[in-house]
Amino acid sequence: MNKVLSKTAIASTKLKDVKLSRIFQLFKRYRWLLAGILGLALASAIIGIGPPLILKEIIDRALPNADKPLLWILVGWMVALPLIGGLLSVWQNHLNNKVGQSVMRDLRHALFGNLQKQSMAFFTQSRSGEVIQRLTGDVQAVQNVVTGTVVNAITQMVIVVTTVFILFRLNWQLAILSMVILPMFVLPVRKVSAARKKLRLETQKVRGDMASQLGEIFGVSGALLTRIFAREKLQETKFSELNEEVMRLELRLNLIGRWYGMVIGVLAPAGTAIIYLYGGFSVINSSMSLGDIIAFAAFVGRLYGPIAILLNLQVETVTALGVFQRLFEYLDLKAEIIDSPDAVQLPIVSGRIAYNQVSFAYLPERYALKEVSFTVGAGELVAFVGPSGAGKSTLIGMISRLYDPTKGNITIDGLDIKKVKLDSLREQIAYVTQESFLFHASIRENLLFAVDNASQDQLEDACKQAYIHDFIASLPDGYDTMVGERGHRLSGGERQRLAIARAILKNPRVLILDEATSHLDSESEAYVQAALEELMRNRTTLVIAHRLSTVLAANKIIVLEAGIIVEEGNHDELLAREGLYARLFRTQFARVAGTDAAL
Ligand SMILES: Nc1ncnc2c1ncn2[C@@H]1O[C@H](COP(=O)(O)OP(=O)(O)OP(=O)(O)O)[C@@H](O)[C@H]1O
Repeated sequence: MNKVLSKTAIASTKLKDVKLSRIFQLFKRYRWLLAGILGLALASAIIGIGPPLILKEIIDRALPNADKPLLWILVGWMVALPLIGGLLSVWQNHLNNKVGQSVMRDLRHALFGNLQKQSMAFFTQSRSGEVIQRLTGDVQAVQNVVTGTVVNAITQMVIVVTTVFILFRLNWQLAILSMVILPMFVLPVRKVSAARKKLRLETQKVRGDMASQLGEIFGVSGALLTRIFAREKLQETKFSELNEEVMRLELRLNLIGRWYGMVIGVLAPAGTAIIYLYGGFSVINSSMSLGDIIAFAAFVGRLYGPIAILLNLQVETVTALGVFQRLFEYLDLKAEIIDSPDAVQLPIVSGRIAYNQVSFAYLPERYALKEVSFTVGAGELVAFVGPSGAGKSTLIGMISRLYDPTKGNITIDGLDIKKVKLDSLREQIAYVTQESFLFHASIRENLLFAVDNASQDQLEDACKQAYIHDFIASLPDGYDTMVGERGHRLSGGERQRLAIARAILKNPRVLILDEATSHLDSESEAYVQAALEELMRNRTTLVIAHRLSTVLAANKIIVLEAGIIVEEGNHDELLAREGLYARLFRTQFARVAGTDAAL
């Protein structure tokens, strides 16, 4: 199966079931903290045994014997024990939260790290809103389970075990009776958990869809398109559908939880009632003291409460498993474009590039490039031309390993690029795309994205070479001007020149350039052209050419059609051939010749 496909097939296949042990692994780092919490939980549980016993002592000893000092002491303990218990629980709660929040931070970090490693194939086939939703919304959705479950489960189990022990010590017959009702608590758990897990998974999926939709609608390009086509109503309808669906699913999820809560809520008093019935008869027959029965009933409450919590935790955990499936799916994504184990540092190159029999298929058997071979000398300019979809972008992107060849290899200064460290390769390459992307930040920050320790002088030099400095200097905030999302506060030509300045700042040995097809006015165009000439100077340049001046200046023009090199040579040679280049020249370059002539 094609590599690119295997990575994205995840979207359609069923998610793998998550094992609880995998979730426990997330807590492994915090085992000592968990042990501390367990200690505190034990202490709290032991303290919790006190009040019912004190009650029993008051009723059975202090009151019948009119023992006032004993009453004082017992009442004193009645106040002191909850106070100590309260202090311990604040501490325990804090540690609890610390573990939970740490696990969530680790999860987000691991997800982020793994997504960073993914190749472009992943990003072209996923929606950014969905990715963000998993990293934020999904992690948030497991918060309750992650922060509370492990410790809460331990605490409640300690309470259950200690209480069962005490119950049997007090009266073993009553103790057995109090457990008769327990199976009725447990029976619905499996069904409820499974139903809630399915619903939670559905909800998170719909939330992901909603996040993607919002990202598209309110991104600058989406907002523009919506307005141009006056499709606000349609967008609203589409949004409402998902919005309603989220509400419907959340309501169902909550309702199932409530029904279950109600069943438990009814069963617990029923259990206590049985105790009072049997115990009441025993008191009437004088086979038990009043204090015994009251203390026993109080302990039974301490049994049913934690059992209900434990079962609820089980339901919540299984519900969250659905969300964990989505998180682990991203954690398990294999990064395909990574350093090979024996990768070496790429030394500063002169910039000789060779493509050797390079083929590439995005989809099985649908080759975007077929056995492409060519060489570029150091410092040379090679222009690629060809009809739309011929494979030009695919071809030039491969030099910085946005995609790896399906067959064949690419070398730079004779070294196979798959055998050098990715960072050291990409450090020496700059890629100026058609649509110059800028972050929603200041001009300075956008420039520093290329080299984070560049000085103001270096920034200004680069901007002067890119013919954008005077414009920046004329802005009220100068280099601190915010460029707006994707740089939409700047004109197309200004964005391009800023992107060129960023590339100049990087000072790469190899330049990949996808010339913008958008026609700027002749003054802007002249500036962009001049900036590009500065950028290309003394570097090996691979350019998807749309300007006449570029093809004329190129050392070599490579003509691509349907992923195959059909012609190769300089402008005059290719024109004389009267082939594809000559045709393209007449339809494409001759059209823009007017613009170039303005230079
Ligand atoms: N991410 C992708 N997944 C699947 N197919 C793709 C992907 N990107 C491009 N293609 C296909 O690969 C082929 C080559 O695309 P490419 O973008 O390299 O062409 P191009 O020559 O740069 O086109 P243009 O001049 O229109 O930008 C096209 O048929 C395109 O549909």
